Amino acid sequence: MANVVELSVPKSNSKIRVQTGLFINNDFVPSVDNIEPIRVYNPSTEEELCTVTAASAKDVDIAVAAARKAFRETWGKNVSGFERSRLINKLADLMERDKQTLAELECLNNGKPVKIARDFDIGDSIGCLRYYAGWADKILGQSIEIDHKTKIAITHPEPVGVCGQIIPWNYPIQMWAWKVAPALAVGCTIVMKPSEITPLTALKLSELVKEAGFPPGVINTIPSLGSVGGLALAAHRGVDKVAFTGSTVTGRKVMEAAANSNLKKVSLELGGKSPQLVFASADIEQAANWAALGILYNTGQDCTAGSRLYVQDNIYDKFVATLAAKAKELVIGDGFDERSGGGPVVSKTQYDRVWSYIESGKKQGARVIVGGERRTTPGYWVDATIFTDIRPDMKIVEEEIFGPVLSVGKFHTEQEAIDLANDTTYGLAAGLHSTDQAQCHRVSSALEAGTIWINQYNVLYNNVPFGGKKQSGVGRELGSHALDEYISTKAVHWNYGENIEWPL
Ligand SMILES: NC(=O)C1=CN([C@@H]2O[C@H](COP(=O)(O)OP(=O)(O)OC[C@H]3O[C@@H](n4cnc5c(N)ncnc54)[C@H](O)[C@@H]3O)[C@@H](O)[C@H]2O)C=CC1
Ligand code: BAL
Repeated sequence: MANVVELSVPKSNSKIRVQTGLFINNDFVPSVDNIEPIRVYNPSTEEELCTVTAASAKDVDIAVAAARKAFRETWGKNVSGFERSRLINKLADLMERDKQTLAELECLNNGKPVKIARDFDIGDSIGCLRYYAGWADKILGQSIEIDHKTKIAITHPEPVGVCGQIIPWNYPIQMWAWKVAPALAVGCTIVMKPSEITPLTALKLSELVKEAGFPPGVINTIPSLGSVGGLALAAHRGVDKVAFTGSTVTGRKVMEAAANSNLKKVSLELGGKSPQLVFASADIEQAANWAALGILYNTGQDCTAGSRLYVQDNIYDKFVATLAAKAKELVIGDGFDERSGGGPVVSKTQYDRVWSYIESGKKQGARVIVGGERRTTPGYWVDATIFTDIRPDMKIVEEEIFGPVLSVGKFHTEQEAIDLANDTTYGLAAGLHSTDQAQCHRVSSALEAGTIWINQYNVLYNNVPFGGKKQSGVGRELGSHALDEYISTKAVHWNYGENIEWPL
């Protein structure tokens, strides 16, 4: 019997019960190896919340075997699209029922405010499950005419098989939904490795998976260190596909492990250093709102964070003053306080990392116009920080920070803006603010990124594909495109009338 913890919810008398074992074959089980459990912290207080069982490489083998058995016997081609749809919808209903608890748990473990987790992350995740539930009975093959009298070819979009899914800590529930929903819709089975920093909501969701009625082994959850369980999944010969969200450095390792093992199918959603361009014709108030949202949402811990902002020189002073005032308005604070619009960064490691960038920005000569000062209270707090007077060679301009830290520069011509925006190894997202329609078309076409936002930023929809160019990723999530990542198309060539002479 694996362990259970009861976590107190601040500012209420309630407790959240979480099973902390590995979820394999619809049961919470201990590890077969006696490896050190994972310590889980509350980033708002720095206090340890609990420990959870850490999967070893042998546990990964067991979870993969469970997923394989389910794929062969109860899921995969053994279950209709209607039934997959029904179960995914049921899971969405259970998430809807439990969204307050899930949001409180996400807040405890990740730090993000309860209201943001509930109304955005979880609301969107429920929508994601329902969107793919809608697809489950509409995954169609083709019949391809070869010769009307003798031959036809038929394509079958088959589920690729057992999927290893490795997710990060910045959106623990939402990244879970983005991965799980399309995989289930097409009939794949799953071994999910949540981040070792934020495993609690994936474990809680596993309880809902069982309650929804998914057969054992369809979704297995194995908290583990990346270098142990993550690597073991990426390198596993029994895994047919690995889907990863996280840093570009780790994504490269995942691809290498896939290539060096069984050449499994790989999709990678990686980092970014996304630009936002503000042209002279932009609505300054609105552009400043979106720019602030772009860098401050989720305390900047967002792969699409608009962390480089370039403003046309003739509106620069006015725009920067407006943006600075707006950045100061956001309350970064206790996630159980309804006034908070952002929480702490997720861990001590991230705290040190973000502050090292802020210090490097100061040292390299950029000017801090907002924030840049540490708090003295416990918790991994980083307030909105805006740098101006930047140069392209500064670390804060070149590297992904993953915190609420914005670098602001200026441009004179449209081409200069495009060149600055594209001057990065990343290509995840970019934003532009302009009321000149021809300019919107020209610039969005020239920007090298998988997602372009015009007069908005950081809004995603479950029916619109999402993914990166350049070193920001491979493959697409969301929309119908995500289904392709979990499908292996089989072509059946059928001869019902052509005879051949032999030898040729
Ligand atoms: N694109 C995104 O959404 C994310 C980007 N990042 C970036 O990465 C930086 C570092 O954060 P980390 O937590 O270290 O990211 P990471 O990329 O190492 O972690 C993401 C996931 O990968 C797993 N992992 C780690 N090493 C692995 C390996 N060798 N094989 C397979 N899986 C492995 C982790 O356990 C976690 O589940 C952040 O500061 C940020 O810049 C981090 C999280 C999400
Ligand atoms: N906001 C898109 C998902 C991510 O940051 O990983």
